[in-house]
Amino acid sequence: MSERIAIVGGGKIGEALLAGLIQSGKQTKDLVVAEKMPKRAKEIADEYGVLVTDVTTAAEGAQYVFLAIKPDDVDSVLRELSSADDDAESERVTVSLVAGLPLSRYENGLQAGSPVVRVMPNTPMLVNEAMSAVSVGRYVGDDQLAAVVRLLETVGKVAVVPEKQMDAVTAVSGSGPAYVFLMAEAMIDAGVALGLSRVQASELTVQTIRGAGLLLSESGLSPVDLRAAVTSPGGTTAAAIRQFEANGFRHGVYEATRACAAVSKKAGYRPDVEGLGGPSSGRTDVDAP
Ligand SMILES: NC(=O)C1=CN([C@@H]2O[C@H](COP(=O)(O)OP(=O)(O)OC[C@H]3O[C@@H](n4cnc5c(N)ncnc54)[C@H](O)[C@@H]3O)[C@@H](O)[C@H]2O)C=CC1
Ligand SMILES: O=C(O)[C@@H]1CCC=N1
Repeated sequence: MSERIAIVGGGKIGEALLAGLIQSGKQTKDLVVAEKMPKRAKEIADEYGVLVTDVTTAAEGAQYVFLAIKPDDVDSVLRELSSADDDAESERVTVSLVAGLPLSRYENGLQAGSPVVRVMPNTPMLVNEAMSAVSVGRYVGDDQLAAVVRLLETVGKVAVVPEKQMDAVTAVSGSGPAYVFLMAEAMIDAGVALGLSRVQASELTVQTIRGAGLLLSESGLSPVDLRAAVTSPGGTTAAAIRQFEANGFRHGVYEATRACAAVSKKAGYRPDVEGLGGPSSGRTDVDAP
């Protein structure tokens, strides 16, 4: 029997999941999206040919309800899911992709005994290369966990972790793609400063990051060994690495991941967390997602 999957929230991560599931062979008739912004709902329906509707209708008859909404929208969606209550709720698995909110928040908000799985995915899901970490709620059966892992494996890799590691996971793999894209931006700008055209610098950078990622993933060698293999004694790379270290690259990565984990620990995105670059800090170079 085919499984019906509902995705609540057709934003960036909801779309990444939808696109990944379709690419991996899920039929559009078994997928439904709830999206409250009419313009966005139309875009998703037009692009993917799936039904886009409200939360209650989407959840009806779904075996899995993925929540791809912001933390602030979770309580109202849980209320909708509970008030749309049918006997199916205790069978239906709620899979949260939301940063920062604990499993207990969903377990308390849904009908008693509802199975909940907490996931921290990342946007490479869009190309079936996600890294998803999964923590399991109290009422999830082995078969239900296996089914959620199987679904997520169609769009990338999956690791099951204790919930207490979720903030660290968010800081490494959840937000991690943004760090790599920032590195790409910086390399492209540096190439332009050295006289390359932006198109050339982009092509060189993108293929370098892609090749380095594949080498890291497939060679079985550590980052230390792979870096050493590029670094000839007294050569060009050694000069570059010395400058990275002198300019606090490693420390910057550590502090950035710590800040990320701190926001996750404070239960989700808060634009005004002191000193973390939200709009209230006056910085304009940090995008609120
Ligand atoms: N963007 C990313 O790289 C990642 C995001 N996440 C988590 O995924 C969640 C969603 O993030 P994004 O996709 O980036 O946000 P987003 O803002 O792009 O998408 C959220 C969507 O949910 C819709 N929505 C809100 N309330 C709704 C409701 N009641 N019914 C139907 N639709 C509703 C909004 O209209 C919006 O389109 C967040 O909790 C975030 O922590 C997790 C891992 C990675
Ligand atoms: O920035 C955020 O809050 C979300 C969670 C992980 C990646 N993006």
